[in-house]
Amino acid sequence: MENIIEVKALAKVFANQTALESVDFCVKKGEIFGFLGPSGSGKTTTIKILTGQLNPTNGEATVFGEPVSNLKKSSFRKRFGVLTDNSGLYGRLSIYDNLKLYCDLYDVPLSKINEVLDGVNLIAEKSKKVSLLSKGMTQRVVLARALLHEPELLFLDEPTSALDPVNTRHIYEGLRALNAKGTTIFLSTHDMHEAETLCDRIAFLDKGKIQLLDTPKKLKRNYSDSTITVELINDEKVVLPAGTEGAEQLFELMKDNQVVTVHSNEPTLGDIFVQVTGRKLA
Ligand SMILES: Nc1ncnc2c1ncn2[C@@H]1O[C@H](COP(=O)(O)OP(=O)(O)OP(=O)(O)O)[C@@H](O)[C@H]1O
Repeated sequence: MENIIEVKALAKVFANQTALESVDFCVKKGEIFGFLGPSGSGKTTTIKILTGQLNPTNGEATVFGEPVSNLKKSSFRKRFGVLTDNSGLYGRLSIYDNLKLYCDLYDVPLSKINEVLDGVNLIAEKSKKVSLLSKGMTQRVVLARALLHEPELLFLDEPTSALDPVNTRHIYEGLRALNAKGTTIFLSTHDMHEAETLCDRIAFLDKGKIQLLDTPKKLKRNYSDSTITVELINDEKVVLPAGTEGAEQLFELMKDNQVVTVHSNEPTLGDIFVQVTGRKLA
């Protein structure tokens, strides 16, 4: 599958702070790629480099096969969208008028505005001034703006951090629909559940490097201890080992009608992160 982003030995050092030491990864066209890391691990810095807002200190990064330094050219501007915490909205204008400005800039028909507002559950609020919106609503407007021109590649920096569960679910549905239409999504988050729900592959960023990169399924399989937990009719829970010994014990329990449920003991992505990096995600 074609790579839409390629990053090799990427480094970023601020005056007295190494944000990225040596980062390597590729994002395949069409996937939702999760970029997981604790606060301060360099997720936003990576997005800024990949969108041409910040120059790397060392290493290479290409997007659409072009060095990231070329992304400032207007021919690339329409091909990607970015959602960061820096909203860039006009507080004195309404939601609708903010999006209208963006439509003019990106040659998007105005009819698209209602479609994206519907997708982020904001149709009823479209005449409200942006300065009067809550943080979560503002976040949804910024997402709507990023979706307006249906970019080939969308960068999302913690897109649901200020949202309640209902709106979060709404956003997930919107992102899945956009991805199904062909948009590749680069999603930075420290929410493991979000990563697991949405992402085809996940990279763990810590200490300036990618510590692990794989599909959620393979990560869990590789870090599973293969034990199972059996819940018994007397409410007791027993953990059985993998292999013949566990199978024999389970057989005996089942023969005596003692078993209520059987669960494989898969680690969560959070457990794996702690195992690999020695610290928690959030
Ligand atoms: N302009 C800057 N000048 C100096 N240091 C910076 C600058 N931008 C980021 N840093 C530092 O680089 C490191 C990585 O920051 P970054 O914002 O990329 O992390 P993050 O993973 O996005 O964190 P969070 O999840 O909290 O948003 C941090 O230690 C931060 O303090």
